[in-house]
Amino acid sequence: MENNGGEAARPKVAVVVFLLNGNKVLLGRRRSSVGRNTFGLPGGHLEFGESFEECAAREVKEETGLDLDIHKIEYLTATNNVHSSPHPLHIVTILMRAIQADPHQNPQNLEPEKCEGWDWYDWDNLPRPLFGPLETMAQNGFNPFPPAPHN
Ligand SMILES: Nc1ncnc2c1ncn2[C@H]1C[C@H](O)[C@@H](COP(=O)(O)OP(=O)(O)OP(=O)(O)O)O1
Ligand SMILES: [Mg+2]
Repeated sequence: MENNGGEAARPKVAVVVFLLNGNKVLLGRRRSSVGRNTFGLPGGHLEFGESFEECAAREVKEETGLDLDIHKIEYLTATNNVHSSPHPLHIVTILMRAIQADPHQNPQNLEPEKCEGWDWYDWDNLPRPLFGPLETMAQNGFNPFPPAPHN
């Protein structure tokens, strides 16, 4: 595969966040070309020199206005996805978890060109269609919530 500049295309790195609030997770319907109209997580591309946690906090702040405690953002897993439409894209996605610090702080739709709006959804009653790679994870039984503590 080639980029327009004639150089070989390379994979990109994205960081997305399962932001949890009780038994709910924050999702928004995408307006971006990749996965348009599907429900996806807040997040975006890793910038040069950033840690996963820094990228997660920055993207959540830019897209929703919510402040995450950088020390409480955890790595969960990674996926490797090759999309052919709307254009060739190979993306390695790092999936992080954060717990909503102030349950009364509401997400704002700060990048309305990229998203229709943010809302909290029950993991057991997710909105559809989900962004493809997220649907695959859900169907495989992935659950972003921390295990219940043993007594
Ligand atoms: N569950 C998911 N929800 C949303 N995006 C996901 C998910 N899994 C993987 N991604 C990928 C698809 C996107 O190509 C990639 C980057 O996120 P996206 O929201 O499209 O970028 P962005 O426009 O916010 O980033 P930037 O502003 O850094 O370019 O993350
Ligand atoms: Mg984004």
